[in-house]
Amino acid sequence: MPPSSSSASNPRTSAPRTLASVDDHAARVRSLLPRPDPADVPLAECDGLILAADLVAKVALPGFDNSAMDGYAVRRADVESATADSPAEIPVSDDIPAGRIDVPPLKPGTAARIMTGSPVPEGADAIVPVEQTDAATTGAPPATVRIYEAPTPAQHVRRQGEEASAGDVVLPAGTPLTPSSIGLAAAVGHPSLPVYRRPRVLVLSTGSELVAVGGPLKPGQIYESNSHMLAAAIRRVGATAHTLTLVPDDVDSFMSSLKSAAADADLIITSGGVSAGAYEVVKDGLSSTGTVQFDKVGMQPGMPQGAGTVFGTPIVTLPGNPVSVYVSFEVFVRPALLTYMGIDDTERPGFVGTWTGGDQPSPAGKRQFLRGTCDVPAGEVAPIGTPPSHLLASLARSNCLAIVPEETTQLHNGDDVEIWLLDGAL
Ligand SMILES: Nc1nc2c(c(=O)[nH]1)N[C@H]1C(S)=C(S)[C@@H](COP(=O)(O)OP(=O)(O)OC[C@H]3O[C@@H](n4cnc5c(N)ncnc54)[C@H](O)[C@@H]3O)O[C@H]1N2
Ligand code: MOO
Repeated sequence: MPPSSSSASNPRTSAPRTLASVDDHAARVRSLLPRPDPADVPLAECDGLILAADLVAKVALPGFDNSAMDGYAVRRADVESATADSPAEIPVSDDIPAGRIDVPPLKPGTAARIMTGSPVPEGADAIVPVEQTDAATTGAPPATVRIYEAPTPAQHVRRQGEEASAGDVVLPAGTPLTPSSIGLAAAVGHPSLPVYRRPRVLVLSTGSELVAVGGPLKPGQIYESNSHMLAAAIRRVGATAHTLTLVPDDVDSFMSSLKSAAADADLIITSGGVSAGAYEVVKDGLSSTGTVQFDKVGMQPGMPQGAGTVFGTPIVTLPGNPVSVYVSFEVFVRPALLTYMGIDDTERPGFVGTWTGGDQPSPAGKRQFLRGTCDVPAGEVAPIGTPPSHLLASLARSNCLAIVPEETTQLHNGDDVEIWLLDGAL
């Protein structure tokens, strides 16, 4: 049921005074995961990570003058009169494949056959592409070559240091590493890079009603889905995810699962078992440690939350309802993981859009995260489904979250509303 619009006088939708603020809980979660010192990581594992120090070229780019074309290296003065009607014919004195390391200077009055990427011999000042000669493109080099067009100065010569000299900064600290920047790092001599490494996140789903997807379902059982959703969300951020699912609603087995897995995780996320029922395994198990704080947070969905440490490892306990899990991850966990990984701007791309979903109530004192579809060019947003937090199909069809502030109790068509664009929205 959506909350009533007359929230101020309705005890079911009035916020208890004990609600923690979304921002305070977000700050608590963030403080659990301080950014670690950078680590040196092999290039193969760097994609998506943040460069932690300026990338300084160990070698120039290009490293030496080299040819941009398969053809003939010449001294321009030897062939300056060449035309199609009156070609210049000169002896071929050398053959320079790529990788040759003993290239002698070009003898005056001769040409050297040269391949793309081969060192330009000293004395040569232009490359004539093979298409502007009478030579075949394959086989042994000819004794002489006819050149049909006079080259321009430095034609098809890629100059040493054209892009960078050794010692130059080629990428600043803070650059997100991409395939092309990883290629650049290799080209300038770095087999590994200083980065903020990926946090290892353990996802622990609890609930005796949960069955591994694909297995037979008995009455009262459902397929476990939160660990799949969370692991995908964690990997999208760039962290690594390990899942431990189907932990039964049994405090001892929950705590022993935590104990054996905690040392290998930088963060543990649990789903379920934190509200007000009789079998709240996460809350029951962790309350006695005294190191995890449980709160009702002023938000919908995602009200029951916990954060702290267990067996020395940070832990964030998310509510079990699928939409609550997702929204909680977005609001609390994603920014903390991104911060850990060296990213300062952790906000989702977004903007203030125009609400087109008609009258929409929102609970007083709670920040509401509505699932919606956003027409980005028009800047308009409409809801998908209704607010309750079990509506996973609506969530899966949405491309944005619309955020209704704590003090707003009604949205109307035309109202401004903050939008976070989710993956795939653009
Ligand atoms: N008396 C009260 N009842 C509830 C309150 C409250 O304040 N007082 N809060 C409600 C809110 S809000 C939420 S959110 C939920 C959170 O409950 P839990 O975190 O204890 O989660 P569970 O009870 O274990 O599960 C809730 C719901 O989600 C399903 N679930 C759980 N885990 C998974 C999973 N891994 N995959 C798929 N689905 C899962 C579970 O079957 C339940 O339907 O509490 C309200 N109640
Ligand atoms: O806060 Mo719960 O997450 O609304 O369903």
